[in-house]
Amino acid sequence: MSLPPGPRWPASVQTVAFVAFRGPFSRMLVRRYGPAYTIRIHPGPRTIATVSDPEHIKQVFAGSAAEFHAGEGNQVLRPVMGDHSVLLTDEAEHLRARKLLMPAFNGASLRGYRSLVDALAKAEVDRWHDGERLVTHDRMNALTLEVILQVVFGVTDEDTLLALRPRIRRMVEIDPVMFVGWIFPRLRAYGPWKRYFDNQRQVDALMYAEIAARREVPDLDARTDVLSRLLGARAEAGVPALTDAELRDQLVTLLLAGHETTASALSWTLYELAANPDVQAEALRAADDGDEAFLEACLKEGMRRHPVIDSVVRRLTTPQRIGPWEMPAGTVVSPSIAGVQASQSSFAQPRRFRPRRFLDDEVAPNTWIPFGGGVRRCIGAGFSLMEGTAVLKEILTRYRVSVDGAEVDMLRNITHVPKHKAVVTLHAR
Ligand code: HEM
Repeated sequence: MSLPPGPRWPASVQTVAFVAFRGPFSRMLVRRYGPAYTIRIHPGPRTIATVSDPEHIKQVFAGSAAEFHAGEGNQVLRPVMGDHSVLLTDEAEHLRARKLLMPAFNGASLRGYRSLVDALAKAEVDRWHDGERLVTHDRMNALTLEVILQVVFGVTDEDTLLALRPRIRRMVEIDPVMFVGWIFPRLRAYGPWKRYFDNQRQVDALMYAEIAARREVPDLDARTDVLSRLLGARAEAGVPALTDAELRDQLVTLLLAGHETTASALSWTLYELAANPDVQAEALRAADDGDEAFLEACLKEGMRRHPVIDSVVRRLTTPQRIGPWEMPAGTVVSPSIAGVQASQSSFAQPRRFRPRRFLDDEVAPNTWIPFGGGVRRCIGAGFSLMEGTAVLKEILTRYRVSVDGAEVDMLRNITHVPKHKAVVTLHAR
């Protein structure tokens, strides 16, 4: 058995470095050991082998769902997303959840959501004005939360939305201190951890009330939101319908997975357009001409330059040969999104913001992987690209943007966000 090289420090020291100083720790590991390295972190301790070579990433994504467990690797999300979450389950349970969820995110469904996204984007941009310093990340967070709430729940009474909005926002506000409470359950009886999990219980109560109310509506089959679709999904091809507890876990998963991620991708993209006036000029023309392929390429390049999620994980249930290594069962192998997307061998001039690379067929397989890959690839990938393109189009047909200060990447809970909220100045067109 063999693994990529890594530090020999005690697992407790590596855990602190990983939780509290993830960015600098990862950069130090790449400098010292190269693009593939191994660390050991608690609980467990688990052995995590990071890989960044497209060939090694391909091997991981092509691996069988029974031998490469993503759900087991994502366990840190369990206290919030729940035991049944599609992100946390494996094999038969995962397959069933995924089968039931997928129709809500296929091409036809996405086209159905577009007018809702357009209307919400317009309502948001209607509130902006010429010369405004736009705190992009705050505005994108508000917009993407509204979009995902309405896509997931559909038309529901305003009181439910009013109660859910601040509580869902609270759920995704997780700093490193809060994260420790996810890992060590005993802390949840105290202080900020208790308040966090009290808030979560309130979200759960609202969800169960909404599920119960929706079961009773007479026009369930005519509704196109995710909750109604899931309730309406009859046991087909031996796939039993979801219970209330399963529904709660999938809904929370979608709300959390689909909100901050898209907001961060959009914020970075708008910031990069502001910082690259030549590319912005092309994007403004594309918005005017309805050239959505270029706007989508901008979003893809934004996600490449600034990956929202820096890596994905698979826990090996059997020994696996990956690249030159014979990894033992139990190893968590982690394709590095940040690593491969910043690599010179994958992308010419990787630090440049150049959306055209996505239109000129320059992007090789397994090098652009912001949504992960294989049987666990993000369910909402198409949705977030559709949403992001619609939002960019609404903004750029009405405003040009210029930068308002420097911006850097920061890890906030599980997602990477622009540290200074990607502030830009708006100029009416
Ligand atoms: C820019 C936006 C987004 C990014 C960067 C992103 C990224 C990711 C990544 C990296 C994974 C893990 C994939 C893997 O393990 O190979 C994932 C999984 C997932 N995402 Fe997203 N995501 C985004 C938006 C969304 C949206 C809008 C939704 C739903 C509305 C969503 C729902 C999910 C779900 C349910 C999974 C679990 C899939 C499974 O395990 O089978 N995501 N996402």
